[in-house]
Amino acid sequence: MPYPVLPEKLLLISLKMYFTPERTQTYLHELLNPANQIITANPNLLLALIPDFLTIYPCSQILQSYKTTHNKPAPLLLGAQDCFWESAGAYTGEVSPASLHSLGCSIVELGHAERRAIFHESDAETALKAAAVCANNMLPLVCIGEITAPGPVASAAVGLAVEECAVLVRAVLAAIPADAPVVFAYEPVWAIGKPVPAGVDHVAAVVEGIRGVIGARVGAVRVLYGGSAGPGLWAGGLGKAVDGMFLGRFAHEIGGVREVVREVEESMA
Ligand SMILES: O=C(CO)COP(=O)(O)O
Repeated sequence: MPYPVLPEKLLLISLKMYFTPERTQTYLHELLNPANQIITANPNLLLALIPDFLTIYPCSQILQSYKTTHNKPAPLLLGAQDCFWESAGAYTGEVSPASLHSLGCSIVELGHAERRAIFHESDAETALKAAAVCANNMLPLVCIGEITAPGPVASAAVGLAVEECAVLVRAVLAAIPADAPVVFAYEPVWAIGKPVPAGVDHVAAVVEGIRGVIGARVGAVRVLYGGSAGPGLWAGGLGKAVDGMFLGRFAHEIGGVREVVREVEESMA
């Protein structure tokens, strides 16, 4: 089975553990409602919703019913916030990548800063999970980002950030097949859950460094930005530096998502 094809631009939304199952389902209906002008006809821009595990099944049902009604798949990928590196067995509490794929997930987030900080997930574990995600024909969405906020010397901060991100980038690229597509979400840990995102200049310089670490490879790569991303950021310069955004709290209101989609579409026109 072929890997999912990566569009030019990606807008991903993780609901973390913020919503009830009811709210997540209402939210997905709102994303899909044409009146909300979020689903675009632009084949080069793709959205993905990453709900909590419990809501993946009802979300997949909603997407299935969209497909039946419209006679075509919904232009929105379904993702998971994590998975285990084995597909089946005695792994109490873990979630199988094969099961996620069977429920219609095509993207799996791995190594998020919160999982690393709270659950002590390591680079080696994230790399194993990335390999399992590829083996199940899904896209690994690997979160990278430095822990400490930049100091006074911008160039030094960029160098340190790239060095910190490079460890996981290299581990993941060594673990997945050369032709497997992969998405890296650059999320500076110090910029997650804050009122404002990281500065565009810092993000642009670090992302350029990360692209240098990735180098040339057969499989497609996209580098996104996440960390308090929301309306105004893309049009404010970030759009020139990255292939998309990974949205958290500022996507909770549908109006915010619509605004971000509009900014990305305008930049592609
Ligand atoms: O961690 C994030 C996305 O995975 C970003 O979350 P916030 O946008 O809420 O800071």
